[in-house]
Amino acid sequence: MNALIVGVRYQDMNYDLDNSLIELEQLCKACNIEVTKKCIQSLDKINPSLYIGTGKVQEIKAMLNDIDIVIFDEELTPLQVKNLTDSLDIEITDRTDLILRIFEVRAQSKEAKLQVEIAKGQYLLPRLAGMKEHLYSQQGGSGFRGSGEKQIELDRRLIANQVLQAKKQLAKIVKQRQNQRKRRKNNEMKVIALVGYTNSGKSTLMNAFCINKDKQVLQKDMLFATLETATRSVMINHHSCLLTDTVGFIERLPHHLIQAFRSTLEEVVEADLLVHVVDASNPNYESYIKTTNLVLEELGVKDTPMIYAYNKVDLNKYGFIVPLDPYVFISAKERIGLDQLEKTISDILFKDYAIYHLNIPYQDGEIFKYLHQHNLVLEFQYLENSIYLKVEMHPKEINKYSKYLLKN
Ligand SMILES: Nc1nc2c(ncn2[C@@H]2O[C@H](COP(=O)(O)OP(=O)(O)OP(=O)(O)O)[C@@H](O)[C@H]2O)c(=O)[nH]1
Ligand SMILES: [Mg+2]
Repeated sequence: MNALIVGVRYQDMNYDLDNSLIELEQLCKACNIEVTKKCIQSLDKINPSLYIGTGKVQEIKAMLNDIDIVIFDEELTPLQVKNLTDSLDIEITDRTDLILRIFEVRAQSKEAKLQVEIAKGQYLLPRLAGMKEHLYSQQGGSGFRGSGEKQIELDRRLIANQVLQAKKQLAKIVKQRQNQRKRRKNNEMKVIALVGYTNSGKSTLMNAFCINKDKQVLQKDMLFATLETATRSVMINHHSCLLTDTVGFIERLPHHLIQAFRSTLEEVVEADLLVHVVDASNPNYESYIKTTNLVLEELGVKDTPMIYAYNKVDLNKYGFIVPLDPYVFISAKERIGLDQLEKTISDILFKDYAIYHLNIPYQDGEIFKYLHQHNLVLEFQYLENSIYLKVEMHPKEINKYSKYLLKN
């Protein structure tokens, strides 16, 4: 499938067009669409009815031989889609739609599938009316049959109903996850979430920290390799913690998707610490950091401590980086700087922790067992009537064991 991509440079735009068009090409590639033509226009502001200027529409019309689809680099309004389709008589789509298509193909779990279904339905509903009948039936990918305005209206209702049902099912799954998380919280295990722009190396870092080779997550050079959050238990400076890998962010992530993926990203909202993975070989890293932080803000993440992990230093292209504090330079792939990262995580998560010495009589052995299982014990020694323990924990926690406490 051959595509012509269209971008507009206008005042007040908050992203870099050239970079964004490169990324759009990568998104196309992920959808098996080849970009064969490109069209850029400079405007004072976006044309509300056609996105581009009227003259440009004519210019594009003359470029359409051997083109199957015209893709705009920003989300078009339903009105723009309708008018452009009327004028160009070809399939018109946009950045958001591509991202949704990728998510649709990659979604594996029930939850991810429901989330994508909701986001796609919400995106599609207001746009259905503007679709031309013959183009509409050509786009059979969405599982619609037949054509005609009546059919479109029927499908509109069908999709609205599907969205509703999907939302209900999702709510159930979300509830289960919340319960799971509550259980974890009771376990007092610290949760670390990996966040960052798509393709920055989050999954690779997760795998580097995860000793159990059966539990490796997919790491791949493609946008949106990860759509599911995966949580693994890892040891951080002899503390057992949970590490969560998350879906990557992208500039102008479609709003519906953020909404739909909110439940998946709740893990991020509730994490004790965020490791923000940055591809330090990418000259656009600063804008990627901004994008990630904006999405985090939108999710309601405010006071969670964050470490910047500038990744891929093995490529030796990180000389231009001006790091934000606190930071670590790493290579997840070549395992460079991981000890330093672990130490930085530990210093933040366990900064109030202190060392205590306990003497636990044998009849209270289950307490020793509990502390041992939770990896709180640094050293122990069997004595005649008791077990001596050197433990590390939060001062609040030690109160529970005050009667066993030895003077330091
Ligand atoms: N050279 C180099 N490549 C790396 C490093 N870390 C990750 N990569 C590569 O970068 C690509 C993306 O890695 P992933 O770990 O899948 O990235 P991600 O952040 O999980 O991406 P999404 O799941 O799409 O958000 C893969 O091809 C990795 O092999 C690194 O330290 N050095
Ligand atoms: Mg990933």
